[in-house]
Amino acid sequence: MLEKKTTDLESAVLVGVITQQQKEDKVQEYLDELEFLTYTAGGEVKNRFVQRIDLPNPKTYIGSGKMEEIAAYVKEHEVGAIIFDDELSPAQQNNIEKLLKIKVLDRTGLILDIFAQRAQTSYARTQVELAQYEYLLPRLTGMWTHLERQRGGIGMRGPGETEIETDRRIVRDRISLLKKKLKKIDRQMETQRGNRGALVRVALVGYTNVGKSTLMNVISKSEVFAENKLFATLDTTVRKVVIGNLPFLLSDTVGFIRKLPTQLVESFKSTLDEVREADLLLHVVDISHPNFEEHIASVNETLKDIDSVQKRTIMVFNKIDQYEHELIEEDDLVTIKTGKHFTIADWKRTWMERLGDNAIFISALNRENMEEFRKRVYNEVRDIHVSRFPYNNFLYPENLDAYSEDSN
Ligand SMILES: Nc1nc2c(ncn2[C@@H]2O[C@H](COP(=O)(O)OP(=O)(O)OP(=O)(O)O)[C@@H](O)[C@H]2O)c(=O)[nH]1
Ligand SMILES: [Mg+2]
Repeated sequence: MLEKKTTDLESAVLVGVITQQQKEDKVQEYLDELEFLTYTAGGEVKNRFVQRIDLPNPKTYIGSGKMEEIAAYVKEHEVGAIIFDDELSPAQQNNIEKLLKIKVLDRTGLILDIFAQRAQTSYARTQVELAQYEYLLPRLTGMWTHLERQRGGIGMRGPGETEIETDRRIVRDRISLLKKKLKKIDRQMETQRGNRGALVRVALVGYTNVGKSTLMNVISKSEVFAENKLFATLDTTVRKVVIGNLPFLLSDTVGFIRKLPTQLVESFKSTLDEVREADLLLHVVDISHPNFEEHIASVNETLKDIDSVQKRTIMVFNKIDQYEHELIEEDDLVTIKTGKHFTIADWKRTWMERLGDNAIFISALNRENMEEFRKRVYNEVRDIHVSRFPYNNFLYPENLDAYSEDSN
């Protein structure tokens, strides 16, 4: 019963809700992301359902009318799973499963599934497994009910309860075992980090799929796995990078996402230690994404969770090659200029007003503006290094241009 199964998502329908706080166009954008997540998990989205609700229905999250509409659709078409953009309570998940008789997932479950598929090292696998069991624990009752249906309910309740208790105990034991295992690996990793000595530490952070690994590959000439799917990177990679003749450590780590499941933040805490212990953050943003400003806010939320929001940070706006803006015709006097009409130059002006030279615009893919980027990182790393080792001052010129020939 506790065997982990990879979810078969071949065809799925998505559900989102419109609320006071969540307007219709936002819901569609969120569902776009959920569709991308589904695709990353290996699924294909057949249809989307959206409902306007004031309060979620405690039994089925959405209202009964919408539920009937979905049930009719599911009956007509081959649908393997229904995926909700919001977190369902274990009871809701269970009720909906009973009604539709297909797999019911929420956003958290889907993200956990992707993490499970993508975890490569035993460290990442242990972290994901821990998160999965923590997600599973309150849902065990539901899983039992599911069995009850197969076996025919009457008379099963007594032994059922005991079995739930047994399962809970197994899961709890497993959780504490995994926690112990992680602690042991953590101690080893801490020692490793400690051995790295006095080098300045720089961490790439950002929303998933913004180009962190691509940028890492460009600066460190290494080969880190990058692809156009979410959560390509789960483990942290650390490379020694030299700009001019100044060496520092650069780490690439797991991408963040809106409403990152708390179980995952918890169990990935030690992966995120690399971020927590960094001297400088490079916050990479995909400026070609229509929601990039919201992505920045989500990333800052997660940084807050790991006490890293106050760190020195350079905002790196990536994918300028792919950026497109909407035009306002010259004779159009009605349309008000908003973010989507901004050119890259407009965005530069806005962000530089806010952050000065802590905002940089590049294309990691086309290597655009990489010189400026490297100079900026050099200056910042040098500054940190020199403040730590003032007697090293003479080693590194104040300006990268001082190097007649770049060694990197
Ligand atoms: N057009 C364009 N695409 C880019 C650029 N940088 C990266 N990409 C693409 O964006 C996709 C994601 O890149 P990754 O480097 O894997 O992104 P990541 O931030 O490491 O993603 P996760 O590890 O999944 O969080 C890949 O398809 C890259 O080729 C860029 O400057 N311009
Ligand atoms: Mg990556």
